[in-house]
Amino acid sequence: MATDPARITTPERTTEDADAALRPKSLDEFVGQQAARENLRIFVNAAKSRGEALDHVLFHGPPGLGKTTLAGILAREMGVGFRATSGPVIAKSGDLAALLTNLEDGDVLFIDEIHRLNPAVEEVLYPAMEDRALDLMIGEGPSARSVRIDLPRFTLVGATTRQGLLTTPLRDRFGIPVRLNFYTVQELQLVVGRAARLLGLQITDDGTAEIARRSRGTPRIAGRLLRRVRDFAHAVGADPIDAAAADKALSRLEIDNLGLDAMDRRYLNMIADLYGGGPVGVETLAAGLSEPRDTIEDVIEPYLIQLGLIARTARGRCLNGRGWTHLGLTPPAGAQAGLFDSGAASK
Ligand SMILES: Nc1ncnc2c1ncn2[C@@H]1O[C@H](COP(=O)(O)OP(=O)(O)OP(=O)(O)O)[C@@H](O)[C@H]1O
Ligand SMILES: [Mg+2]
Repeated sequence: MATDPARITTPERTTEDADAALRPKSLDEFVGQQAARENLRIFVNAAKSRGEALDHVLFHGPPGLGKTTLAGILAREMGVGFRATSGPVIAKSGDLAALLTNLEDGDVLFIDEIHRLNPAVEEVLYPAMEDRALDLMIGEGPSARSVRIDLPRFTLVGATTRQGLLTTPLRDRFGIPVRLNFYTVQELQLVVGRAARLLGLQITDDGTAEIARRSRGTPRIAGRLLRRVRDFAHAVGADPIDAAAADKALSRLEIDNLGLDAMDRRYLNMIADLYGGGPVGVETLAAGLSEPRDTIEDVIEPYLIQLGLIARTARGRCLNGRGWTHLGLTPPAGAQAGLFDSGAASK
């Protein structure tokens, strides 16, 4: 997905993200996602006590919430090897066959962006996941025959930003689907505090709170904002980093009090100014913003929906009352907007 690399609040990975350094290494160290974490612990313990490989796991949810991190943690908790690849990288079915036959007993094979596997490769995955076997064609033409090769026991861990893009046969072969949700501000405070410790930074509680509030519910963004705030604080000699220093830095980066950046506001303003609050189709918005539709749907919208600023409806996107207020505008009388506020109000 192509996203403006300059966008500091993009939840997608950028090259400067020191993800590896800040990655929690065990389920205990992993903050938040309590339900998912507790379930995974139960499944890991059960598999270990039976001496079996863990059932296949599918992580889905917006970028930067910890899918890759959890995949690594699962391998470590199971005490097995970890191999990582990604959907678009596996070009031919032979590539996948090579990966699978090289696994050791019990290994975790992690396939990121698994919704982008090519269909021929996906076919190889079905018997591999279900029967731990590989069906290979030997020879060509009338003399061709299929040979079945047994595979070591392994756990496939898949990650995707959109479960809806997975084919049904693939989705059905994951015994443990896990949805990751945006983090609460309290959870992100723990993430920021932990990252500050690892980076050797002094930061006050209200400093961590300020960064947590403006991190779009996403640990990756929290880590990135902390590093930017550190740079600003360093420049003005703010030590420890407090809320005022954090606020100053984040405001200079044009991140507002809800954690929205210039791109989010352009999106909201477009619906408000050009389409009277909607409904407006996602293709129209994508064209207007010069962003791919995927980026709008996977990266920009989920958090705006979570905040109750917009709603996705069958007829298009609508600005909710909260969306208008956040832009400092009054919803026009009779606007569609009000219709969709009931769900958001309970958040
Ligand atoms: N629960 C958590 N506690 C602390 N740090 C976390 C947590 N979850 C994620 N992080 C940090 O956030 C960053 C991004 O996490 P990760 O790479 O696992 O996200 P992802 O869901 O795989 O993203 P993508 O969809 O872009 O692949 C990492 O630096 C990781 O250390
Ligand atoms: Mg990842």
